[in-house]
Amino acid sequence: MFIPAEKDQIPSPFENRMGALKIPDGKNGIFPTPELPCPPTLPAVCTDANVVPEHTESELDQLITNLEEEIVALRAKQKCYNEKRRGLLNKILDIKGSIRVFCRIRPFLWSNGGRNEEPILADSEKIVIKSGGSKKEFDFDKVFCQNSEQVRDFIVENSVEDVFVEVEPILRSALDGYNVCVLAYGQTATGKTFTMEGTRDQPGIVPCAVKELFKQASLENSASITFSISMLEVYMGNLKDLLAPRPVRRVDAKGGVEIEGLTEVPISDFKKAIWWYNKGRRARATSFTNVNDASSRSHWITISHHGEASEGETRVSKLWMVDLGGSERLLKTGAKGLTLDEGRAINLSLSALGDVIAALRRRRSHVPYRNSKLTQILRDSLGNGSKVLMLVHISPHEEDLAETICSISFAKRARAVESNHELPQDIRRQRENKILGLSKEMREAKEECQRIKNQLKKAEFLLVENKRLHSATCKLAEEDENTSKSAKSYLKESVDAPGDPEKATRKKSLPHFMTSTAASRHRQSAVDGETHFTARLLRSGTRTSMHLSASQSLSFLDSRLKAVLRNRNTKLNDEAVKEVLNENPNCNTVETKPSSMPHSKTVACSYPNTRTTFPHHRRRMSDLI
Ligand SMILES: Nc1ncnc2c1ncn2[C@@H]1O[C@H](COP(=O)(O)OP(=O)(O)OP(=O)(O)O)[C@@H](O)[C@H]1O
Repeated sequence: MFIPAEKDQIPSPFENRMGALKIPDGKNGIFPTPELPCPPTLPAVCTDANVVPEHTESELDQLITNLEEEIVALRAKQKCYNEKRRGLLNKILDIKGSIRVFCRIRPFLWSNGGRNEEPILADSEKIVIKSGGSKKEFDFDKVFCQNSEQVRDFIVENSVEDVFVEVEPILRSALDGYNVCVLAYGQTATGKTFTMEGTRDQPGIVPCAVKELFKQASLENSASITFSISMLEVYMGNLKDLLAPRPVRRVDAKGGVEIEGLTEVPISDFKKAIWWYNKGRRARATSFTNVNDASSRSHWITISHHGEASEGETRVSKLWMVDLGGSERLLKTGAKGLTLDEGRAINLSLSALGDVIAALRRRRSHVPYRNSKLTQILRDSLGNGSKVLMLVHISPHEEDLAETICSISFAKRARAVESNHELPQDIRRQRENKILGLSKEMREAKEECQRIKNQLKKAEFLLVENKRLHSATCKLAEEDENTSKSAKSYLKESVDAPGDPEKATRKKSLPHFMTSTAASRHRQSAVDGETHFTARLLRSGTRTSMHLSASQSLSFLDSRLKAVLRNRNTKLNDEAVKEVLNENPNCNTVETKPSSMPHSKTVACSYPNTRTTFPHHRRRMSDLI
């Protein structure tokens, strides 16, 4: 790319009056392209209107070709680093385990009778439950204690774990083409909805994930990435499509969950995604239990990511975010009738999920997906290469201990098959070091991707600018050619006219080349001050009209085009005059009167910084008439 790497390399004619080159993002500086040295002959095209770069058509051609080549190379480099980062993340997640189980402890609620003795002690990866004089320990991949925050923005000083920061890497996998499932479960009123949805001030995983997906997709700089959203509610084994114009229940002929044909809405940005998400939320049903005023039923959101796998092939991956209804033992919640049945169904589903996870981990030939609606729906997000994140929610209250132990036991079963905590200390340490090394490499690859993205943006901007300038230059060259032809034939006729060339001139109407061009008309209407000056010149008669046509071209609004035109007109008109003089020996007899105009007149135009000088040859042309 023909962009100087250091400021002092910029050739002086391209510096503006402030002494600095302006770059497209508005900052003063230069584009950093250290690995591509700037050829001395072709300086960068400056996009500042006050700077007057002068390039020939072939130089511009060369610039465009080089920029196009550089864009192709940068894209290839970006793809390469993206793949590297993707591979590293996958390695990290594989070491950590593709099924991860986190535990979140809800803070004390005053509605639950305030604070009593705390039965649960939390560590970063462990909780200890004190019950009847005994202590039981449970390990997790991560424990979020009562004062944990939802997202980093809301972390106050000395605050502890941030939920979203731990969820984020697994979301990244969804963009990398893996199916991902984030599943919140636990007793009623333990904060599942709070974690998944959050509040206006403390957004939960769903809004943060959607935001992050769009952010990450924009970093990929790929137009081929698109997203769509579907939402459903599962109640008593029936599936309700929450985004259908009228929510519909979907049950197949055998009573199984009919997930095919679920409404899938394309979402182009975060705002649209949230609009649809809120629409789905409103269509959801909640019911009152003894424990929670607005107890929600199991609801599921899936964001499908459509990305390019290889040339022309589309890869679809799904991110499921599931908020399972309360999984408590049912007497306590006062659940009756349908609510009671639904509670039972959720517990059965969790148990079936445990069986599926165990079968997958032990690489059994038969995986019992069909045993529950939950595992049927999540089938494609639980198998090979998928990532699962389970968020167990527990209450801090002593009277909820039985429920808490029940929820934790299920989590223990899910992660028991392959747990880091059961490994010897030295192997664990080795794994941790490996993760640290990979994380560092991944961070570097990510930074490199960002750097390439910035370079690409600038190169693409320059390409558009250069193409624009190139087409304008071609257009002007064409106009110049026409003008030159007209000048030749007009001068020829004038010189051929016997005796009195002035008389011959008067007889003729204004020749074509003296009339204003589209560009000069545009300039004329835009520059009021010059219109004044032009009008004065017009009044002074045909002879001055020659000056007028020259000055009109010179004060063309775009200073870059003006520069090109100035060069070309100088060359062409000089050549035209010389050619005519050579062709017609009579022309030597033509009286070359000194013009009434001064030899050099400076015209102030609408740009305060730009003053244009009438070139000498124009007067010579007018003197010929
Ligand atoms: N981490 C937390 N910080 C502050 N408040 C919380 C937290 N977790 C839960 N709450 C509050 O506890 C109450 C119950 O939470 P929520 O409705 O999210 O529970 P739930 O598990 O989704 O219940 P259900 O299963 O009945 O739908 C809400 O008022 C919520 O604001």
